[in-house]
Amino acid sequence: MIPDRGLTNTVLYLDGVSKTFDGFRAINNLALTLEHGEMRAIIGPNGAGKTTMMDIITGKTKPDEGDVYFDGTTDLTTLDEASIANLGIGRKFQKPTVFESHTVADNIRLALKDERGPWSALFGARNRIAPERIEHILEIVRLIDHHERLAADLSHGQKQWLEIGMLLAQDPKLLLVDEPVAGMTDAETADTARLLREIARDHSVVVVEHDMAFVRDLDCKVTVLHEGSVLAEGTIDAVSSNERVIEVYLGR
Ligand SMILES: Nc1ncnc2c1ncn2[C@@H]1O[C@H](COP(=O)(O)OP(=O)(O)OP(=O)(O)O)[C@@H](O)[C@H]1O
Repeated sequence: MIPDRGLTNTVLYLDGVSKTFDGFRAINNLALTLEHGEMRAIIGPNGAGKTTMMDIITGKTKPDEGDVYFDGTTDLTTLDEASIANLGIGRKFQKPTVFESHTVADNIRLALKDERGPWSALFGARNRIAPERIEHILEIVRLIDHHERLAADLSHGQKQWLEIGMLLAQDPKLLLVDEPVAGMTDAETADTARLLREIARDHSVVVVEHDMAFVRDLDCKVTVLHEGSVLAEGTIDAVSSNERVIEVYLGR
């Protein structure tokens, strides 16, 4: 069913979404709406359903029931993973997967969407991709001073940023970012919050994260998942003083 509410401004719309694995309800009547240009942090204890929710959005997992719409009217439940990625939904998994034996700049170059059609590769046009575009992305992800280094030589945090840059190269409308600061130093974590805030100026972003100081730094609306549903939603101050949220976190 096409949602009939005023959804023209939503980049993501989930309603009544459920998914059961072997009798266990990982996602339970989940509702979530993300506006164009919004950044949202998703938190919740282990097993709350965060990864499954991302899997449903990207088409890796099909929900048993419920509505999942992208950009107002595109029904994601009918599409496969590749089609969903082509719509402009980019996902970054927790573990960085960069091309270690290539330079930082080449990693971005390889990820850039070739907008000139299949013939350009044949005639070597890929090598002439605007260097400003690569530089711009490297500036956003704070790697401009490292562009000729091998990706293998970057720190763990820098590899995460490079992968975020590779996502940006695909020019996605919506970025899904899974636990980006796990294993980062405090300085890298603070820089990652700045970098994502910058990216959120012209992209919609969903960040799943456990690190509360980082989530506070993201300075965006927070959704707390618990047992596959939304337990609370609001500012980090509002959700962290919410009695039910405190119970769920302290009860574990
Ligand atoms: N393919 C699957 N088969 C069976 N159970 C699954 C599957 N995927 C997820 N689950 C179960 O669904 C529940 C939700 O898992 P999910 O990974 O979505 O939670 P999460 O909030 O991402 O947790 P974490 O913070 O630990 O990553 C868990 O109890 C998990 O064991």
